[in-house]
Amino acid sequence: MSTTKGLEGVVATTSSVSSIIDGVLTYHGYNIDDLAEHASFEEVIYLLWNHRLPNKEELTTFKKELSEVSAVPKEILDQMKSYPIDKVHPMAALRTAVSQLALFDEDADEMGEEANGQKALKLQAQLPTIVTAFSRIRQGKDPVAPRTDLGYAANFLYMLNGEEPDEISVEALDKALVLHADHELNASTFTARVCVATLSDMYSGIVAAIGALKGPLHGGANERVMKMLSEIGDMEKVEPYIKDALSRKVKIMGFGHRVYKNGDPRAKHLREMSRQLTSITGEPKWYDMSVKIDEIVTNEKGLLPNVDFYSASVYHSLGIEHDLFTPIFAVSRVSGWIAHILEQYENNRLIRPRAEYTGPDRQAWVPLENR
Ligand SMILES: CC(=O)SCCNC(=O)CCNC(=O)[C@H](O)C(C)(C)COP(=O)(O)OP(=O)(O)OC[C@H]1O[C@@H](n2cnc3c(N)ncnc32)[C@H](O)[C@@H]1OP(=O)(O)O
Ligand SMILES: O=C([O-])CC(=O)C(=O)O
Repeated sequence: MSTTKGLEGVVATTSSVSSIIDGVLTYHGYNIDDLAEHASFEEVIYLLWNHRLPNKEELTTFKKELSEVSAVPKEILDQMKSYPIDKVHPMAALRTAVSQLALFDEDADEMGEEANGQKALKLQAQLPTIVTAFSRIRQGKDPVAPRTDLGYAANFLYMLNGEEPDEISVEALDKALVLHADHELNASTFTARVCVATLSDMYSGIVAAIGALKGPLHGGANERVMKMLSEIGDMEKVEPYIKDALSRKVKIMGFGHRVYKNGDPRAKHLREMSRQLTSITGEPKWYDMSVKIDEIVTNEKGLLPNVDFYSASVYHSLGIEHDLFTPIFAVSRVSGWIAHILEQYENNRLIRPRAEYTGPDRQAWVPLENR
């Protein structure tokens, strides 16, 4: 048996949801650059789930269907108030609350197309309600109920802040959601597929995926990028901080990628958004420092920024608390997880690879009293 550490380069499944070929990312054949420029997040969700773009009428219906199921059972919101609120990371809260959603869905284990379609809608619509409710509850505020007349991104910001967001913020968040929606067989998507390949339910797959996304080598990197930027504090300190970290072999969050070796095509969009938004907020230093870090890490290590790097200063500029960055990633990526889960169900086989055994051989049994 031969092994590949971290399954690098191993093709573990076929998929028509998204592709990374020669460094170009597409969602069902549509280039991410076109989608970032033209598509709304709801259009992208529809594309990922239905393998085609919606027409006007289909998009209107889809938005309505999403908004109709966006409220979260009151019991779950009440239980959130009993979480040890000042110690709990919002990703842990999200993981727990999504697991609880299954308890309040009598069709949680129903596997038919109709039932899975309903679960997909509920999960997509309710993750933002959970994330924003948790943020408000820990500030001692009441959760804000979703509005049916607002789009997905606008509703997120509305539920977060309790007031209608401005157009620039809505457009920026919408584009960030488009850019994060799917990414072939990344760690959290693979986790979701492994989970549901046992014919477990969609909620279980999403809970497993949230757990995988939370890690700092995956979605958790965006929060840590902002932590690094805050620690550095200003331009003069960038060079000594980064060079010292590199000399100690500390990983710089938001750089490097398992698949992209010539750059992540999503990063340039987020970089430009960071430039624009930090200038609007009057805090261009976050962009300037990010660019400087980018230059140093690229020159010193040949590593390029991934999707998590510039998204940090983008979300910061939108006034979002730093530990909500990864939950926002989940709010977007749940669309991709669901698309992959549905695809896995359609052509399922249990995912069960092998391990090359490296432990001791032929050990003689030693009775307890002799150990
Ligand atoms: C949405 C996403 O998940 S995007 C990724 C988000 N994660 C991050 O930004 C965390 C920082 N980056 C990393 O840890 C890695 O680049 C990963 C996890 C993304 C990819 O990991 P792998 O493909 O396993 O690369 P690996 O960790 O083996 O790195 C290869 C070499 O580059 C170095 N390296 C990789 N990333 C970085 C980094 N960000 N900073 C410094 N050095 C790095 C490694 O230390 C290693 O060096 P070595 O050969 O001297 O030991
Ligand atoms: O694909 C990966 O390994 C990580 C990534 O960029 C993503 O999930 O968006």
